[in-house]
Amino acid sequence: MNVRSPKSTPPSAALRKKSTTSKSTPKPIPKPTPKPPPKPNRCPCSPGDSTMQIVLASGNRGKLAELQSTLAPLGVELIAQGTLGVPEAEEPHHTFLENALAKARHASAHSGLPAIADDAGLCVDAFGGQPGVTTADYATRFGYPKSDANNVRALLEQMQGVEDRRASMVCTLVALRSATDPEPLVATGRVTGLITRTPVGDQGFGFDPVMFLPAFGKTFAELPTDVKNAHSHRGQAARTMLALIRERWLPGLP
Ligand SMILES: O=c1[nH]c(=O)c2ncn([C@@H]3O[C@H](COP(=O)(O)OP(=O)(O)OP(=O)(O)O)[C@@H](O)[C@H]3O)c2[nH]1
Ligand SMILES: [Mg+2]
Repeated sequence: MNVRSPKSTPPSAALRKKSTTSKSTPKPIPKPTPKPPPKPNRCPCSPGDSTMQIVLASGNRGKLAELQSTLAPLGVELIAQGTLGVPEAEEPHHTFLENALAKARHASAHSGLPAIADDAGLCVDAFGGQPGVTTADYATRFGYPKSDANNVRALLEQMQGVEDRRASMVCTLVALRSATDPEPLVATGRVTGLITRTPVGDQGFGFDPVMFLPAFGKTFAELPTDVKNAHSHRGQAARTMLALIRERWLPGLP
């Protein structure tokens, strides 16, 4: 709520005011400020709120930008967990689904808000689907510090001499109304491509410069963000999640 302290009138102004009144000039009648029409209640989770707020349970700036863009038509306020001081969650599980659920619970418990989490990863066919849920730390397995650039470097080194370059990027999104929500919303997306032999392109993040999409003849890192979003694993999952949230959390709204 905005509580404004009344402006204190400086003594000189107070004097001027007095002298004006003493001239018996008729005081203008102040116009009543029209009240804004009440906003529709958009949040079944906190009935008093007019605009639903959802915490995005991720510290990855690339993911946040893509999710905020694809989920924008929901008309809800999507707040990055970092802005609310939510610390990074543990991701100890063997599946994307369990890790996404853990991240969403964690962010919801810390913020008191509904949460959407994203667990993603690269599944390389020649490696039996690895690195999978451990994708973010891939480089550290080979002695490099954790970073996107080192992940790419480690992957290209590990794939030297590997002819089968097929790999998928997968994304699982989980949304919860509260940390104890018994009915999480779940959406998944998957895109298959070929791992290049050198990085190409400077858009996106993660493995985008080595994820070649035969349908485009380009890597994800060569595609503008809106084109990546329209075809990516995360874009697919986010559009499904958007529909689920509209249907289950915001019924009756356009
Ligand atoms: O080429 C890519 N295109 C993508 O679209 C993409 N999305 C995620 N990733 C990478 O896969 C791992 C996920 O790990 P992850 O789900 O644990 O995320 P994260 O740790 O970065 O953030 P958080 O959401 O957990 O806070 C991280 O290395 C990400 O960089 C991508 N790589
Ligand atoms: Mg992570």
